[in-house]
Amino acid sequence: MSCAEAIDNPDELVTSDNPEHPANLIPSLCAKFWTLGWVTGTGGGCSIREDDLVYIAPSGVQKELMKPSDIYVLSLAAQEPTLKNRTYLRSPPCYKPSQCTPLFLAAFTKRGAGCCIHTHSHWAVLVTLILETSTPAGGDPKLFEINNIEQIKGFGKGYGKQGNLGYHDTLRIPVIENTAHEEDLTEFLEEAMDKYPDTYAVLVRRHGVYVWGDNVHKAKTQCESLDYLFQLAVEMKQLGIPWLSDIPVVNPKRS
Ligand SMILES: CSC[C@@H](O)[C@@H](O)C(=O)COP(=O)(O)O
Ligand SMILES: [Zn+2]
Repeated sequence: MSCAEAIDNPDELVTSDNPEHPANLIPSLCAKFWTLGWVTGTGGGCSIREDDLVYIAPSGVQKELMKPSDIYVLSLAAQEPTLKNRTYLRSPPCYKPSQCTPLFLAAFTKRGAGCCIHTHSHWAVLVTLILETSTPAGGDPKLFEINNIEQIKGFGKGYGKQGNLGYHDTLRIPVIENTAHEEDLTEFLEEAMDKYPDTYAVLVRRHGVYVWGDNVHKAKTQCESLDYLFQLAVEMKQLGIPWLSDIPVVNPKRS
């Protein structure tokens, strides 16, 4: 089915037997994320881009109970960048699109991402609170940094770069301040992307985190790795263990 045929019948854009179709995948992913505490109480969400088409959840709904027929679809090429009013190829009745839409679009347009996940994970929020309240002198409360932890290898090296970070690399995630309205975060998220072009995530103080990836698999596994690291970081802090450490690089010769 071509896009033009689907526009004659917009519901075709969200109708498929394929579980990997974005309109099926967003509800099934959000149901999994809900069990992790990432999208409870309507907060958080997920958006997927396939070529020019972007699939978006409605605003204010229980994200774990969404159906494919609840999903919005827009064409990236058809959006007017300077206008806040977006046009949709397909809109479900009785809803508004997610307030996270401009932030998801930033990941798609500025980083070519195929999927962007927003969580309200406690661990993400706690990391931003620890940075806010107890960053040591000389540290930066607007940057989460951790190294010498195996799970860091779950992240790509950066936009347009091949391969993943190594065990001894330092993972850096910028932190932006929360705003009263979600869409007002967009300019600060874009600023953080410009300042840290290799980052795949931006923390939002006292709110949560946005994580993206080239495709759904990468966005999901990077979000899982990050949540693991945030939880570890909170527990390390409780034990008085620093997030950054100097560990000698050991390269045992392979025989
Ligand atoms: C619990 S309300 C949370 C919202 O304000 C927002 O932060 C959020 O993550 C979800 O927005 P939504 O418009 O429902 O997709
Ligand atoms: Zn949110």
